[in-house]
Amino acid sequence: MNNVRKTYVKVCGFTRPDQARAASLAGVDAIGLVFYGPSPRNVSLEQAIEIAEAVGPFTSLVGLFVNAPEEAVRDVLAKLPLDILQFHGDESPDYCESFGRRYMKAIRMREGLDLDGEIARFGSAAGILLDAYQPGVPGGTGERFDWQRVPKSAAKPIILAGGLTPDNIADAVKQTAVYAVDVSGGVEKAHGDKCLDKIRRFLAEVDAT
Ligand SMILES: O=C(O)c1ccccc1NCC(=O)[C@H](O)[C@H](O)COP(=O)(O)O
Repeated sequence: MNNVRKTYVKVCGFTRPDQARAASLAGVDAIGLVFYGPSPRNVSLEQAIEIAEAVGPFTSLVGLFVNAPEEAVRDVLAKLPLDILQFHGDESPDYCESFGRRYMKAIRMREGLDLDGEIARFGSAAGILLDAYQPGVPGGTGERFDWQRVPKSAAKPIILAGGLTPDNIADAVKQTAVYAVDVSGGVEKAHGDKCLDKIRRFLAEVDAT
């Protein structure tokens, strides 16, 4: 990648402060907190506050929401210093902008998607996260999509997600040259229980590309 020092790494779905702290110290750039009740990685506000307190000041905190009522997002923002919001459902640009915070919009790569059109629609986003499409499941599926579909150049920083692991991340970074990568299931022992060894391997593979 030209003129780019590194590929940023976000690890999503922490539920334990000790694991988030260890990941932050290992070099993870962004820690994702899932505020989505049906997810096995869902955190309460109290859990999220403990995780935020455990993480160093130079690691970004990302709050993930799926079609949440505006009030629910505002309640979290009132108590938690989130650096960026991640909207992983069918939220509109107006909704995403309404919080006055930087946000990433997740786009699920279903067949026939007008990706350029979607990226243009979310012109106010700080980044666009591309994830696998699985009907009925908004994200965190552990599935990957065809990386050839990742645009070679885009108006927004692209974050690649979906089924990334320590074994495939080097190929993913080389093939797509994205701004950042986002992983959850590929660095876990079980849902919400992160594996520091896998996180370290994942980071080492990214750094070696
Ligand atoms: O993690 C969840 O349970 C989840 C639930 C609903 C929407 C999104 C969710 N997670 C998103 C992510 O963790 C990542 O952005 C991405 O989807 C990567 O997940 P994975 O394929 O497990 O690496």
